Amino acid sequence: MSTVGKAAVAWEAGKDLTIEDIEVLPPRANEVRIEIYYTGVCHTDAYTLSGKDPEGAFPIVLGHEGAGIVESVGEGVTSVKPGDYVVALYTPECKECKFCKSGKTNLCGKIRATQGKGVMPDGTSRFKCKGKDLLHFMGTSTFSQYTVVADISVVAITKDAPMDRTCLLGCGITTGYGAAVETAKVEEGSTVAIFGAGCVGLSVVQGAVQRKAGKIIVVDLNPGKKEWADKFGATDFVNPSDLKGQTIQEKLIEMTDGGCDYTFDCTGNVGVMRAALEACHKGWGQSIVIGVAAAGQEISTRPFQLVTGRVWKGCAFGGIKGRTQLPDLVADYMAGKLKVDEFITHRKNLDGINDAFETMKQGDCIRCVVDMRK
Ligand SMILES: NC(=O)c1ccc[n+]([C@@H]2O[C@H](COP(=O)([O-])OP(=O)(O)OC[C@H]3O[C@@H](n4cnc5c(N)ncnc54)[C@H](O)[C@@H]3O)[C@@H](O)[C@H]2O)c1
Ligand SMILES: N[C@@H](CCC(=O)N[C@@H](CSCO)C(=O)NCC(=O)O)C(=O)O
Ligand SMILES: [Zn+2]
Ligand SMILES: [Zn+2]
Repeated sequence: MSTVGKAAVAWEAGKDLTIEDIEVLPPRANEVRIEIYYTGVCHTDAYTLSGKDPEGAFPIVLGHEGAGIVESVGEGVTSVKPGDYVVALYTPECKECKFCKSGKTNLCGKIRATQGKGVMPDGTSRFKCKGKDLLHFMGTSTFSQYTVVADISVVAITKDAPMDRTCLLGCGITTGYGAAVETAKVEEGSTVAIFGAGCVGLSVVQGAVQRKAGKIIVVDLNPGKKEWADKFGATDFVNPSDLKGQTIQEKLIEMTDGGCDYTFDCTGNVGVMRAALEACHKGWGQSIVIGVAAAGQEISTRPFQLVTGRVWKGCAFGGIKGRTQLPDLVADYMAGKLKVDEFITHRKNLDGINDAFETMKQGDCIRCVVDMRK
């Protein structure tokens, strides 16, 4: 049976979302209908809403950082059942495709093509409003009280974990933490620089601290981020605007006796990506691109930077395999080993979701969590 719930609908690029009653069709084979309780708002939602995402199409139900309870499942679903507490996964894990079996990546190829087109794996939508089909987003669409996802795009977690916090493990925190511990595999004593101290960058800091990095340098243009960097365990903070006659890469090379072992772009700015690569140590330094740059933007550097051993790489969702690894991250959170609560600076109700987007643009917002049931 279809169900009706409220959703924040993006009808057009660059316009506010509007709260609508939408019809959410029942899950088909290998699909799961989730009642979303809480969702974070991520910069990638704003990026797609802005119209700059080449994959963005409208009307659409955005949102990809959500937690909720399974309401019903379609035929053939065995991995979750009604009543399970879950986190939606924009990076699915089928465990059987070439990508999943490679042991080299967390990217799964099974439903990527349809996910990018905003439809379910059978090519159709489960959302209807005012006689129109609405598109799905990143295989999750968490800005809806009810959403339908593929069964490979959801993971059950312990019912003891508070969903108003675990929702953030659906993107920002896992992305940064995973980039440090899973993708870069930062080693004890190593030197790390993180460009951009938002939710993602501070999560990289958290991962670097967990890996016992020796020097953890946060680079941010916002002086207010020094306090945040300190709170998460960074050892140094540099504001590029304070540098006189020196580039940020020169400053970092000076601070680290020749360059960093690992650098991370958590800004989405292609100029920063270049600086991050060039701040790496000759011979082995690795720079991890995490930030999402707008369509048409390209990165560049002298190829000599790579010839002399620096490595440029990137990751989505931190390189974390959601169905396999997220329950362990939740366990770490519950055991007090992973910070999550500390990232929440703002809360809104569903009818205030446009304020959440505005809040996110302000320098004092790390993450805003939206209560989908109010
Ligand atoms: N690859 C992935 O899987 C993935 C997942 C989540 C988010 N993202 C992307 O990661 C990026 C960061 O996300 P966030 O939520 O932490 O963003 P945020 O806006 O909260 O944080 C970005 C920080 O970068 C700083 N900054 C901006 N320009 C800078 C510059 N030139 N030099 C130094 N600092 C600068 C800002 O002051 C801010 O503190 C976004 O582009 C987002 O879309 C990627
Ligand atoms: N659709 C955009 C790309 C956006 C992008 O890079 N998304 C990241 C996650 S950002 C989460 O906040 C991602 O998962 N990328 C891998 C993938 O999409 O398969 C564009 O086309 O530019
Ligand atoms: Zn995100
Ligand atoms: Zn797969």
